[in-house]
Amino acid sequence: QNYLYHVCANTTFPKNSIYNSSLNSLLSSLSSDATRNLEFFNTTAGQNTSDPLYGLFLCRGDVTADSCQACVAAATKNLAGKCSREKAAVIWYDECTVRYSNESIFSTVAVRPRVALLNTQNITDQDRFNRLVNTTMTDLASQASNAPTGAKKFGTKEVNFSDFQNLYFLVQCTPDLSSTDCNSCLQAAMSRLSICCSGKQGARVLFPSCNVRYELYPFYRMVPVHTPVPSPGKSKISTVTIIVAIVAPIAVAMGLLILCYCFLSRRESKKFNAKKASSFKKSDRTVTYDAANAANEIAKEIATADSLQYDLRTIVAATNKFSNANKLGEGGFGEVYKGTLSTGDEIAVKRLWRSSGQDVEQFKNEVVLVAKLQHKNLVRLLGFCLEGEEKILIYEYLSNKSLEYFLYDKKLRAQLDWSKRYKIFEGIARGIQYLHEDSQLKIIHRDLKASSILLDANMNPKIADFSLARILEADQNKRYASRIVGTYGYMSPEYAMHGEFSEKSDVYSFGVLVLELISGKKNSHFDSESAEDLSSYAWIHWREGKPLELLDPTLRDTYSREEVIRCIQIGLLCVQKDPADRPTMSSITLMLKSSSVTLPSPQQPAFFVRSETDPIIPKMGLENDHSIGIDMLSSANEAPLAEPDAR
Ligand SMILES: Nc1ncnc2c1ncn2[C@@H]1O[C@H](COP(=O)(O)OP(=O)(O)OP(=O)(O)O)[C@@H](O)[C@H]1O
Repeated sequence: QNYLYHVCANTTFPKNSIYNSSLNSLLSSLSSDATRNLEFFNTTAGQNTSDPLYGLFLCRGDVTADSCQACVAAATKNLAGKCSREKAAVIWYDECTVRYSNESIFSTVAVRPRVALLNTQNITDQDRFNRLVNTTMTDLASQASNAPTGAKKFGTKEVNFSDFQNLYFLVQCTPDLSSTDCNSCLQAAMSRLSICCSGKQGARVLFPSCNVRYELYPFYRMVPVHTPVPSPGKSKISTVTIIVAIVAPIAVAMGLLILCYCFLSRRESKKFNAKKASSFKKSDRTVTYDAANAANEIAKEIATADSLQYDLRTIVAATNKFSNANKLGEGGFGEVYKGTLSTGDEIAVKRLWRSSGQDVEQFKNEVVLVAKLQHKNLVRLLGFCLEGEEKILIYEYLSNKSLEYFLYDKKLRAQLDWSKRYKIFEGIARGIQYLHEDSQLKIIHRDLKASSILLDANMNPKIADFSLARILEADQNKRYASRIVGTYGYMSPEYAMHGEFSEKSDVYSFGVLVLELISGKKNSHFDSESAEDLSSYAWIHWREGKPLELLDPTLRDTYSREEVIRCIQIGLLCVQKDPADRPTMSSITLMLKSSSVTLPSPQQPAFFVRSETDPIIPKMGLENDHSIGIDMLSSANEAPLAEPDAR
């Protein structure tokens, strides 16, 4: 069964509550009803209670009863594990969708949460292609939605695009929708498709109530049934599908992509990118191009892995054969060296631990995606090198090391006056906001900490390692497994204890960073008689009306009292126990930018009370748990699943 993505709503119910038993019986009833040769089924559990749950499954219109049954069984099992305490959830597989909610979901259109998956390869002759996609989809949508309510609302079509290329289309609604609702759902999906995936060789948009898809290869069972056709998962035509978040919860990279690689020296492409950047500045369009636009334009140029590939000879020469003198340090993913290219450009070379088993194409595709993420507060990924056993990532070089380096050393810390620290808060917040809300891919860092904040020559912060979990997720090397999860001391309680991460887990880590930078103390090495950790310590002083006692003495008189208090408040807001109480990253940047924004009062932080029933899971317990899902989720502004129709 080909799992695609799932979204759990962020409203949870208590353990052993009535919901719990309703959810279990709902999921098992869905699973057993799939054995009755049904393609669609909806049911309710806990009708007699105050908290009923509504659930449904929908199998792809062409799949056999056996496949449908197997898909629903896998999906319900997976949901039970992934969203066991959420009031609403949806899970998408290639061959089925399963949903439940504490609000009635029958016969209503839900277009949130939504997920778009696309093949990154562009098609040639885009205009004609887009027109063909549009007209075929529109036809199919109206045919499928015209089926009477209750009947299968499903359609597929094969259309000739060129002498040697056929396009395959599929649309489907849940049959409980009226024709009008089905059609409007499909229209909405098609318009998302044109936003996310125009000109791409394959794409799909998945809504809870309907979905649309097209590919250059057959991905559905075609009639006559006896004709053997490759199943989508086994198609010889490899495609990589990546998830593009549009404005909603989004999904994970899938499939395989055809790419022909020539091993070219990366130097040329670097020069090319540099030239590109300056040519934007020089062009007639200068007036309208700001830095962000220029970066976007450059990002567009990074279409394939070729343009990012360095050859090993270049890297060996740049790092003086990986000499010790060039070694900057070593982390959980590999050794890092400083390198100087023959152009004089300085680079940081991360020589990853020997790979085990990750698909090369997938690695390259992830690198391409991540290299496109460009923001002045993110360490830029310049490229990669894959030769023989070597697996190397190349980054821009930051000369002032990491924030951790400054935090641990009293003398260096004293160099960080208040205005520098404030600038660092702002920069980190902007960088994370970009990852969460503004970039094309929505990324949750999952491992924000002082050592992942690097500083440039002007002490501007740049977030590092925001991509490693993504790039190395599929690598079986056990050394990575322990690093892909977060770092103790910075992990939010829901992540540390239940493996649940979201933007709000990054917000939590940001809060810890803020408190560390204000106090000059490391949370993980916190030593005080009055509190067990830094946030509790900060909270105690806050509650007692003595927040300034938290202050790092090396700050002396460089600070603005008002700003410090405001930042402590922001830090405390971020480390609150309930993720929903923590602010979003965009509101944090606003709070930092404008002193006129009123801040809410913080609640007691997460780890303030430790008891037998609320233990902190030690780091060791987490080290094997690197399969905690996908690192891209919704923008914080999006409606959670429980309120999909609210807007
Ligand atoms: N782009 C860069 N420019 C300059 N120095 C860097 C760069 N990237 C990493 N370093 C330095 O290289 C060293 C190793 O970094 P790396 O990111 O591998 O490990 P870490 O962050 O210390 O640990 P972990 O991987 O466990 O999080 C650190 O001292 C870091 O500051």
